[in-house]
Amino acid sequence: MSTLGGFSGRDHVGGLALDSITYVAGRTLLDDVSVSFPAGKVTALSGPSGSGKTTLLSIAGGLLQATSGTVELDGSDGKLDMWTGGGDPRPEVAFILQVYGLVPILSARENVSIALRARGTTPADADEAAEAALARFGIADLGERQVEELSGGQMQRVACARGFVVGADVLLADEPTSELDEGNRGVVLGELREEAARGAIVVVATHDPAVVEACDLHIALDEGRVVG
Ligand SMILES: Nc1ncnc2c1ncn2[C@@H]1O[C@H](COP(=O)(O)OP(=O)(O)OP(=O)(O)O)[C@@H](O)[C@H]1O
Repeated sequence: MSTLGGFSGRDHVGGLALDSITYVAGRTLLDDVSVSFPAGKVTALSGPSGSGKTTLLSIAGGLLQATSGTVELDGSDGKLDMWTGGGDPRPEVAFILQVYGLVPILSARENVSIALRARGTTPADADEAAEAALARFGIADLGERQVEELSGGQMQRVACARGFVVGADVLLADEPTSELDEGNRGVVLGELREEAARGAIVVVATHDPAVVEACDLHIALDEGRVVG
């Protein structure tokens, strides 16, 4: 049984290693990128707009297949290739997407709950966990509201709750604080640190120097290459 969220079946994860990743879509968007994201740490992935952060996170989590290179999750029972062949992320991975990816006509609670229901949790347990996850981000009172009625910052916190509720081994967060005030940014950063403290691999793509400062490790991208 996993010591993490229970969706991996692994005793522990060591890290996520990307080796010689190149991604070509018309032009080269990532060029020979080798990085590793260790468990138990929050790693910031920074870089100007268009530098390749979202593309790299998508490849790291198995949403996109690299043109060449490998992505492996290191666990107690060996290495796991992150590309499953379908473009679906593995259940070990939770994403917080830059564009949120919420279902507008569902409630905030339902949007969080479906992340667990999709992994086999019963509806009642998933709803209970969803309410607790919304509370972590100070929006317990918005659980019944349809997402299309929420503000941008409130939607972003629902997206965070959906990413965090899974208790995944790997949490990949794309600009998770871009719409938030300082107080709520601090809440999200605290929760990211909590996820790392329980042994998860946590990666945060960000433009925000304050977010970079709050992370344990920092990788900088520019024009599809690692520059720092
Ligand atoms: N499917 C695609 N086909 C062609 N080009 C793409 C595709 N997806 C992204 N790009 C381009 O790849 C580059 C990197 O995009 P990406 O979204 O990874 O950058 P980013 O660093 O996350 O940017 P931002 O900070 O603005 O979100 C950009 O120039 C973008 O226009």
